[in-house]
Amino acid sequence: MSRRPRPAGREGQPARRAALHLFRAVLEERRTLDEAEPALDGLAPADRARARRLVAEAFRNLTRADALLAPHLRRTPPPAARAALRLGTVELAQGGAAHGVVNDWVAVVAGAGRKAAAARGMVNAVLRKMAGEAPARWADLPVPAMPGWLRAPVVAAWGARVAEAIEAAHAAGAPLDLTAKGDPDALAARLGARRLPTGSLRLPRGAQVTALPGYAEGDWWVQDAAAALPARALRPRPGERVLDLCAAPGGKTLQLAAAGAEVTALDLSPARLERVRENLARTGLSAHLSAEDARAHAGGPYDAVLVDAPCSATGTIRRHPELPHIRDGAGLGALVELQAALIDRAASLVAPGGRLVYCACSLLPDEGEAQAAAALARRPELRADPAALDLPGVEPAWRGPEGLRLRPDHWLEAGGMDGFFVAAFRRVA
Ligand SMILES: C[S@@+](CC[C@H](N)C(=O)[O-])C[C@H]1O[C@@H](n2cnc3c(N)ncnc32)[C@H](O)[C@@H]1O
Repeated sequence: MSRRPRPAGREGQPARRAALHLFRAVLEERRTLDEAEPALDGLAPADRARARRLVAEAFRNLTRADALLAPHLRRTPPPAARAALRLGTVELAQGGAAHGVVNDWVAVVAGAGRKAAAARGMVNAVLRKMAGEAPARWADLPVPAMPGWLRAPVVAAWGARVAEAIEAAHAAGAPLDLTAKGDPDALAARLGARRLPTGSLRLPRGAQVTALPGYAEGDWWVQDAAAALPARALRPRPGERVLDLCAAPGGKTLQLAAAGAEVTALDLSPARLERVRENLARTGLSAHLSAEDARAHAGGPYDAVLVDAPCSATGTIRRHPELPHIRDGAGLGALVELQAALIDRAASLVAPGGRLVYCACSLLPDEGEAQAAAALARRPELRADPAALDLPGVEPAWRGPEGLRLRPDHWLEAGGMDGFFVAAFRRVA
């Protein structure tokens, strides 16, 4: 059966309507884009991708949009109208065709409830002004700053210049990094990807993952270049018993299994562990999976244990630009306690002489450097193992006394990397 054609000039509307819904679900319910993504169920794949892109760009540039909008708003508009103004302004600033963008957002607002509909004249007038102003002024607006609760510890650790460079990296977004199951050079040639010095492959931002050669065959998986380093630091060998304590969605489990280790992968969340199962199936790799609280795991001893701890995820803002708008630093103390408990459990599960790697995708030293230093002070059986962090492509400047500090402003000209901290230990008794 053929579908009814959409009225001419309205092909962006389903994506924009869904984007409005998703944007509000994230901002008003403080859910991440991934958590709120079911709001896009039922959309055609292209509309879905477009809606998600619109929302991500709006969060990445929200302070810029608000700076442009503020002089034109006498009072705060109803939530749906305000969301449309912010989304529309970012679209216009980034080169969206004025006529279509303005008309579509006005139509979306008209259908978004009584209060929003009453504001459609204002939305029309303001977006028309934005169409003239936003593209010309965009580049001169300040790069969005990290929220104070995150900026302060970053400045304290590395200074204001580094904080600004990290903010520039957040604003630039992230390329697509892949980890090869087999030979990275052969895969780089096949995909036309750049091979990074650490062994990850890099493609430009926006590449469609499932359409790339080798996806269905499981020849690679998506994994940021920084996120690929902790499993390498664990140096898994064929046949070794290796425990991945916080495994889902499984990027590091795949690396450990691809190295030939006998992997046990735990995660507290059965739903997230399903993602590990799917990823193993797609790549033809295997691991023993268990949905349980790692703090109660009673297996082992293991030759090597990886703790990729739950954390603030502040290292992933390039990919998750909504985080600064939905988090306020509350709950950090509980996360730091959980991380310490996971390290303690891991230390008791690793065999004497075995290896332990702790990592967190965080920019906060409390979840990284301080956590590693406290582990050494607390656990006499652990010793730092700095040699484990001597990995190909890792630059000396990234090394600190407590471990490897990876930041979004590293390799900035090549597209940056996620923020991560990685520490390696050996159990001596
Ligand atoms: C940073 S993510 C792990 C990412 C994963 N290692 C990867 O590379 O794809 C942290 C994971 O820890 C899990 N988690 C949180 N608390 C846990 C606990 N007490 N025991 C086991 N897993 C836990 C979360 O469900 C989440 O999937």
